[in-house]
Amino acid sequence: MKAKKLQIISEEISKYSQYVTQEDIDRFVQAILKAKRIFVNGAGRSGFAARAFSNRLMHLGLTVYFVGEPTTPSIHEGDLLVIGSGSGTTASLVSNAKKAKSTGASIATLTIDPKATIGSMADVVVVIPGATPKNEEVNNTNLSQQPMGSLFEQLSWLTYDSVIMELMPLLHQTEDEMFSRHANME
Ligand SMILES: O=C([C@H](O)CO)[C@H](O)[C@H](O)COP(=O)(O)O
Repeated sequence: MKAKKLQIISEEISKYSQYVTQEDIDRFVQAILKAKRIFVNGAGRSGFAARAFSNRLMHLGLTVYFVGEPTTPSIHEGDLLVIGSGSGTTASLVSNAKKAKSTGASIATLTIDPKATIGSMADVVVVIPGATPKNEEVNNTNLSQQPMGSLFEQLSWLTYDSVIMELMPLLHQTEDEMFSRHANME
């Protein structure tokens, strides 16, 4: 017998992934290629997906930092801040976006609501379908049977993975080269 709730989730992902546009992904890929260094930021579950993305960017040989780590330096002009935020309103992320903007760094965001604070400040917006109680504008409880921002958080993880697949040939990176950079102390 099929696991019914799991089936619901996989059908939602299959349906809503079609609304993520290649144009948004292409603009995001170009912003990454242009950046001197990449800073990745996200909170809670959106942050877990963003953290996984930062790991793959490191595998590609790019200079990448996850915001909040003690080894993360200051951001400057020429750098890119990537923010994953379903609501686009999470306070610490808004604050970091403002800081990045004030230094002349660029911002790319994955978000449900491009009109929310973070989306409005971003140079590149990848719109991800979803709903969240953290933002009344996109608190559409009919969209997904899953609680809170789960659909966004899952789709953002998969979108990040698709961006890595776009970047691999552009950076002439094979899986073997990427794996050679994988942590050897884990
Ligand atoms: O963990 C989260 C929460 O459980 C909602 O599903 C969110 O990812 C976290 O609160 C960050 O929120 P957003 O910035 O709106 O993605």
